[in-house]
Amino acid sequence: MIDARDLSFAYPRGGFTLQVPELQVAGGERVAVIGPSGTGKTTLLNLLAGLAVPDGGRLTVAGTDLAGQSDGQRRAFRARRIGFIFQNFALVDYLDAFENILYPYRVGVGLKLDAAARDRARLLAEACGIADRLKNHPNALSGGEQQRVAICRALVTRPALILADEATGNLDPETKEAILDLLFDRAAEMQATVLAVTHDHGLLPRFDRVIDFAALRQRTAPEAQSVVPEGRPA
Ligand SMILES: Nc1ncnc2c1ncn2[C@@H]1O[C@H](COP(=O)(O)OP(=O)(O)OP(=O)(O)O)[C@@H](O)[C@H]1O
Repeated sequence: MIDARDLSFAYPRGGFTLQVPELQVAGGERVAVIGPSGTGKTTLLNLLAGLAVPDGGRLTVAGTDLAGQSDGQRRAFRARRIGFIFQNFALVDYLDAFENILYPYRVGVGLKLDAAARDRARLLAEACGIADRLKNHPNALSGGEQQRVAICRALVTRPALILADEATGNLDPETKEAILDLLFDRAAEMQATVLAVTHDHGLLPRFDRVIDFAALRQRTAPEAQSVVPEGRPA
């Protein structure tokens, strides 16, 4: 599902460089990524989603060679194959919750907004406990409700890969467990892969595998290379 080799990326304005010698994730795996703040976990998710373009290396996600795609091809790939739960939710202020859930259909090349998609959106909202909030705009939703809208939006297109950036960070412990159950149940149904960045170590036993980001990446600065171990974790 994910095959990355010698991946490198640097922000055009800013000194941060991410290097990932190797990352492989099998179809259907549920993988957690842990690691200190500011080390590039979100940057990696952006690369995997085709939101950022690698400067070097190979990157294949869901059978698509992302390094060799145009902007338009990456947009289409993202709409069809990726469900992204953003750390800051990234909801659209002028749309209500229902329209936000269906947002991928507004922008996704080749995605058809039909009755089945609307039904899926409603059922997901029900399962997430926000069915009575669907007319509210983001500014009239709590942080936890906004997060659940973002989760519904990531699932509604039935993606092959779900990328979650602190997807349950704003939820109380009970809701967190319920939402994770839902995420995993839906992923299993769709045979989707889940890659989730989390600082919540209590959730780690729920995943098939945990990747320690410090071990995965490698800094270019020689002094950093000596303190950051190379290679993949077991
Ligand atoms: N658009 C940008 N331009 C320049 N630098 C950036 C940009 N976005 C992020 N960075 C820098 O890249 C580094 C990695 O950021 P990233 O958000 O990927 O880290 P993270 O591990 O996800 O952090 P957290 O756990 O706090 O979410 C940080 O030093 C950040 O300041």
